[in-house]
Amino acid sequence: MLATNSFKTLFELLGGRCNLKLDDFPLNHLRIDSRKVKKNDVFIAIKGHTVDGRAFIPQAISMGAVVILVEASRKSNDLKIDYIKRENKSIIPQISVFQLSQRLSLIANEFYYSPSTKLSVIGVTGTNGKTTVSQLIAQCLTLLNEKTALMGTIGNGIYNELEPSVNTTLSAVDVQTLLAEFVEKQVKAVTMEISSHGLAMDRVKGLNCAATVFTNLSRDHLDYHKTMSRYAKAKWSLFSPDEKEKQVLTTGKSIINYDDKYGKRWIEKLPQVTAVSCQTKSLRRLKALNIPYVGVSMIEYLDKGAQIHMESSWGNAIINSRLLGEFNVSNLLLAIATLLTLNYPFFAVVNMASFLTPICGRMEVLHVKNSSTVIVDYAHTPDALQKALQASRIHCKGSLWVIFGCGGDRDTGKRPLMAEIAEQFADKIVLTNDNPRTEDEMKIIHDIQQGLYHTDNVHIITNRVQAITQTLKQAKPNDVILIAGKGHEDYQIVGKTKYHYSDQETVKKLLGVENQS
Ligand SMILES: CC(=O)N[C@H]1[C@@H](OP(=O)(O)OP(=O)(O)OC[C@H]2O[C@@H](n3ccc(=O)[nH]c3=O)[C@H](O)[C@@H]2O)O[C@H](CO)[C@@H](O)[C@@H]1O[C@H](C)C(=O)N[C@@H](C)C(=O)N[C@H](CCC(=O)O)C(=O)O
Ligand SMILES: Nc1ncnc2c1ncn2[C@@H]1O[C@H](COP(=O)(O)OP(=O)(O)OP(=O)(O)O)[C@@H](O)[C@H]1O
Ligand SMILES: N[C@H](CCC[C@H](N)C(=O)O)C(=O)O
Ligand SMILES: [Mg+2]
Repeated sequence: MLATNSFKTLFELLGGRCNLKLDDFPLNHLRIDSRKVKKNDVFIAIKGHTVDGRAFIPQAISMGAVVILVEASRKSNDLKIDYIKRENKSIIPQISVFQLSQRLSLIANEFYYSPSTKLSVIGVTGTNGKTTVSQLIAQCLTLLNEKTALMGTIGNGIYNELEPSVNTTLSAVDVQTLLAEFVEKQVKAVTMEISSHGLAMDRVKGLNCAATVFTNLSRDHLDYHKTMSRYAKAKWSLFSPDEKEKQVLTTGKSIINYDDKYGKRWIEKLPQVTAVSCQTKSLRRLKALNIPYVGVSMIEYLDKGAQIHMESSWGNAIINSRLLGEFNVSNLLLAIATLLTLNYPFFAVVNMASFLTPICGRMEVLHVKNSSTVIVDYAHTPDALQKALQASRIHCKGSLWVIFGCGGDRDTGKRPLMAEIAEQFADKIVLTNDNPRTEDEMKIIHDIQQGLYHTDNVHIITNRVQAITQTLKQAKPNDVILIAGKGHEDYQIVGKTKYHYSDQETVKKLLGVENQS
């Protein structure tokens, strides 16, 4: 596939028309990170939030880059070519491209021959539940024997063969490179988490989606978006049919959570939409909406999941879900609704739904006889913490403990709000470190404490292993301990260093179990 790419085709897709002075030559991959450059690659040097990528041009050339793209300072410099002469007399063309960062996703899409048009891409956005919904869809499709890949927080790659990822949504270039790799590997469907950062930073502009899914919107990331309305606008840009607002090439059919206040509004504005609700009281409204819907007539919460009486435009079914909590009923229904909207057969989908297993680090229960029950969960927003605590309460006959902290260098405003939630929904609170990053750990704890009215049932143990160890020692067999915030993460970031650390491993060691989940 890539053998057909060359300097001339790249120049043309950038909009170049003139006769080039250079003979044509083959190109391999587009790269935005000099450390990943290989022979015959194109290095794209962009100015980032921390460093200027242009500083790495010499490194990229020494690693094998044969073309460089840089941001043009003004429109008149678009497609200006400078020639970098190397000691061995070879010449490397450096092309200036106007609005390079914004156009990068579209450029990469064309360079890789529009890979998303050859796949069924399902884009999932929302504050909480993206990983869960995209993993559930991928799990179900894999059970239905469709080769499926994933891109998201837990990793990227074919389902069950994920490579860890730094970001939830990859860079504009890496998204398209990976999609092209999936096409080569004959993948049929890709479920992809699309973060608000990904949307706001133009990482997905060149994407054709078969379906787009919205889970919910609540407070997070205001360090970046500043206001909820700007945050909502970023999310809406995945669905908007308006050419001026929209952030992807094709939105496809949208599957929207009707239980969310933003979702409810957006449903009215969308031409091709399926509405989803896990509130029994919404069922009549859903039917009256006159659009495809997936709802429920009854839910029974059980020790190991929930029995869901689902009603939908496609038919009714009873699903025995293995996932804990009301929010996971919502996630599961969104996954089912997406597959039904994409015309997968009703009986196959609802039958498989009962076999779907919990996602790593999301409401993951660890329990041994005569010890308290531990739940490891990734709740790191006020809404998620509330939902995870409410779900944990159902399984708690004694006291409900919560151990949590907040990530450093991230939205500070959510810290006291998470404390308020913890105080309202848990009996005992242990404040500890999440990923402090470059912030002072005690400053983060202090910010969290601002949301507490009482301090009697609150312990502060900054070392996370110690916090878990002490809590497990004190808790009684009927108690439940929710350890929130890190879920699947197998690291802790302190300063700029990433240390190996895992809540799951810590708990298993303390409980004396190796591979129980
Ligand atoms: C603030 C932010 O979002 N930064 C993202 C951005 O980095 P940047 O462009 O600013 O990079 P930079 O470090 O200044 O470097 C500039 C350029 O030099 C290049 N470089 C750098 C070093 C080198 O040796 N060689 C080299 O070529 C870099 O590849 C880059 O192209 O683009 C990078 C590539 O896409 C991202 O990895 C990086 O995410 C950082 C790590 C991050 O923490 N982002 C968070 C805020 C984020 O994006 N989170 C969201 C959502 C989370 C959620 O799910 O809730 C996500 O999608 O992950
Ligand atoms: N539908 C939901 N509504 C509210 N909270 C949820 C929902 N789904 C999951 N959660 C909570 O949010 C946590 C993170 O879930 P998940 O990883 O699926 O979300 P995400 O959107 O991918 O998060 P991130 O933005 O960090 O990647 C879960 O561990 C749970 O506590
Ligand atoms: N995707 C989320 C992950 C947060 C997880 C938490 N452990 C933290 O480090 O804050 C974010 O970037 O905000
Ligand atoms: Mg995620």
